[in-house]
Amino acid sequence: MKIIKVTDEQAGGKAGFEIFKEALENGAKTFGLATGSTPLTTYAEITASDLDFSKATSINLDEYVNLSTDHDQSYHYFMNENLFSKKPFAQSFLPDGNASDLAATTKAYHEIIENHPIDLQILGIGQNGHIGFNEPGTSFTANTHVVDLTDSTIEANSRFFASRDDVPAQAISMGIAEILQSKQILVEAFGKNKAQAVKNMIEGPVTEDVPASVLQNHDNVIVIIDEAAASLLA
Ligand SMILES: N[C@@H]1[C@@H](O)[C@H](O)[C@@H](COP(=O)(O)O)O[C@@H]1O
Repeated sequence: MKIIKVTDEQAGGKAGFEIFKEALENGAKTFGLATGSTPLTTYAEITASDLDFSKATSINLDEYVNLSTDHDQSYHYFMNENLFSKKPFAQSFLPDGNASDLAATTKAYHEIIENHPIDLQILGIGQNGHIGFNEPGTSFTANTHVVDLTDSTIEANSRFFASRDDVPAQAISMGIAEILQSKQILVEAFGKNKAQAVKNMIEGPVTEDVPASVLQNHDNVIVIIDEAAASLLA
């Protein structure tokens, strides 16, 4: 793993932007995208730039189950608001959390990923070490699947909803096997509440108890962290 330490989230956004720019210049066609607060500074740098994604494909990591795509906490809404409305891609895929047949939709999503190999995947990390919505205990061989969210993730994400009860209990997530197929992976983490997860990801044993630790097995991972998120590293 290549570790880039930055002073803060703003600097992290600029560093993340450079990775996207370089990938695009090197011919990347498919970008794996993430939601959450972490990639926002990178997306802001991208939208303010003249980078052109109009011939590129995007594939998002995850989406809640049973949340309308126009709900302001749906990941469809998030991506449109923070990136696609300002920086359109030729085509953008997100899991359909409102599909009547979730098994069929996860299978179809796997095929989309197979047909559009991801050149650069951006990831945030959950406080419990989850990536996408792959919670601790998820098999490293999993493809796109339906996830029961853990209490800690529901709690962490409840800050964005009117109440804890409004947070969906399930999500569809790209699987760890698919994430690992990306040619390059960029992980960003900012703030003290990510410090333990960052330490476990980089220095801990590779274990399904810490999904992000599997990234130690990938040969092209860049980690951008601020001082607070790096504070527990040896
Ligand atoms: N599914 C998302 C993840 O993709 C994200 O990385 C994580 C951290 O979110 P944040 O960046 O807001 O800290 O939370 C959510 O559960």
